[in-house]
Amino acid sequence: MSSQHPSGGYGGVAGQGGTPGALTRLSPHALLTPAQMGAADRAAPAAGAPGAQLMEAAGAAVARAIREHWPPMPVCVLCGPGNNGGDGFVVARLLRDAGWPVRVALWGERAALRGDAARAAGAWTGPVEPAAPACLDGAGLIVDALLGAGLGRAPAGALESLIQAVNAAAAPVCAIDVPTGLDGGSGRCPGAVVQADLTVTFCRRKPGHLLLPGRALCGALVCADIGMPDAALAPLVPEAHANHPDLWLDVFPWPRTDGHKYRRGHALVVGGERMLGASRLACQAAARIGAGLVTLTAPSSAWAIQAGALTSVMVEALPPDGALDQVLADPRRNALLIGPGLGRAPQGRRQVLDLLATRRPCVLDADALSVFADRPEALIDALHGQCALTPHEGEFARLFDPGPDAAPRAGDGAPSRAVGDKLQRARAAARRCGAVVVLKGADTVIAAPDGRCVINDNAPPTLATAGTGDVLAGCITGLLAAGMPVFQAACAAVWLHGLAAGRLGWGLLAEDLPGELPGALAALADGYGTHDGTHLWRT
Ligand SMILES: NC(=O)C1=CN([C@@H]2O[C@H](COP(=O)(O)OP(=O)(O)OC[C@H]3O[C@@H](n4cnc5c(N)ncnc54)[C@H](O)[C@@H]3O)[C@@H](O)[C@H]2O)[C@H](O)CC1
Ligand SMILES: [K+]
Repeated sequence: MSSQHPSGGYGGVAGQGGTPGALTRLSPHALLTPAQMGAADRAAPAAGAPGAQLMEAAGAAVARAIREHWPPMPVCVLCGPGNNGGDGFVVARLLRDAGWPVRVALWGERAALRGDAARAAGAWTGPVEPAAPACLDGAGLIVDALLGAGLGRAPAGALESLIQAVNAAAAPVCAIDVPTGLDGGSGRCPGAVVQADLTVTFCRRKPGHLLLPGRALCGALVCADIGMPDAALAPLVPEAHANHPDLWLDVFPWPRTDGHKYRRGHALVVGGERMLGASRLACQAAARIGAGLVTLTAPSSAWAIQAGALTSVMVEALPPDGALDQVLADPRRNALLIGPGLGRAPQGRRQVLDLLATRRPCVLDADALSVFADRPEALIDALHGQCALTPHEGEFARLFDPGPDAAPRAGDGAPSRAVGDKLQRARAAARRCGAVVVLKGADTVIAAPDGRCVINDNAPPTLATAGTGDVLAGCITGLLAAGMPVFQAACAAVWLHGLAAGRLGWGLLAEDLPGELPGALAALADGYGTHDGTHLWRT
């Protein structure tokens, strides 16, 4: 796909539908689901990496991470009935060979172990006792090798008691692959779950390592290369290359930062008469991230305040009826934002629909979404493929999950409720409305109507501060104005927003964020690779 943007500020991305066709190897930043990992495991032997070799490499990676994180101390390795347990036996052997005092406790029957796990258990020459809470007595470190990618249901009975004992123990915990009880695909926990201090996973991170609560349960995360052959991963490339913003920055067609201001587009922000600072924050962010020009519309009652508070952002008063005809007349105003400070008056609903009718790239945030809470269809049916919605969970639920009593929707048979984990809900909503959905949170998910979906993992807790959503909406709008396609603009903006916030540290105020964006952009380009004015490559 290559599109010469009206602002002229944009190169093209190889491949169809925005998918980077040039990528044939799985990016180191891509995520894999447990099912995809399992497929790679099954393909590995034919690609020259037998399971026993992968298990030895996995165990060695865990033992190495443990020795890097902790000094030698008594270790209790809790092994489960599958290959996660097999990894545990390898870890036990390697730590003992390094002189650590190691105790191995097996949850399940040794005779029931199969394949690589049975081989690894056979190579452990020390005693193996039945796993029970008492095994943890005296342990300075606990290794959780009970369940990994094979979690099938909520842990119950003795396993549940064991997990509770692990969490009650004073010793730190190193989890192998995923903390036992955590669903590596969704980040959810059907029941009891181990709280780890360190998690060592293999080959690629899984969505459950980034989505909450999973991310909070993993502790520090190490992703180890265990020598999975590219040939075993190659079939996963197209599907997997939708799962992480890093990847998109690898091949992003970055908007031009040189040339005439009109080459970098003109962002138009439709402000309201409430929370005047919200639309100002959005305008400042759009300007600092890359838009050549930014205009804010304001009701006449707020015009003087807004005009007095802004400098490089132009402020235009709207007529009393809030009509947008005049401010939309100039087609060079090529990226539109409505929502910050809009208010819930019915006029806002008409303004949203007027913006959407232009079919120009458009970001809908905050009140622009809430003003349709009682009639989501009116908004969903008016959206188009150049739109990005930026709901938080509450706004999302009002639009896409009207609750258990909602009448089934007519039409495409999409579920009336967006159900499932965060990835599934965001994807379903994007498919339903035909627009990009940025489902915000500490684990923001960005989903495109064609199924591409990424999880952002760099948002610091300080972003949970008033006004940061306005800044994000402005960031997306600024990148749209500069010519970036809507899905890439949403991914890049979310990533930069988190990067900027991380650079500001604690005590973050939303008004500090726009000023940090150029620094974040520079860090992104300088810290991550080369930037040739139209593309940014990550090393
Ligand atoms: N390339 C890689 O990532 C490698 C991963 N390895 C490790 O293999 C495990 C996955 O192993 P698997 O045998 O498929 O599953 P588990 O060991 O996680 O589970 C074992 C077994 O337990 C049963 N089970 C599931 N849920 C429950 C429950 N709630 N209660 C009771 N029993 C349950 C079920 O039958 C499972 O099959 C992966 O995590 C890595 O650690 C390879 O060692 C190296 C390559
Ligand atoms: K585990």
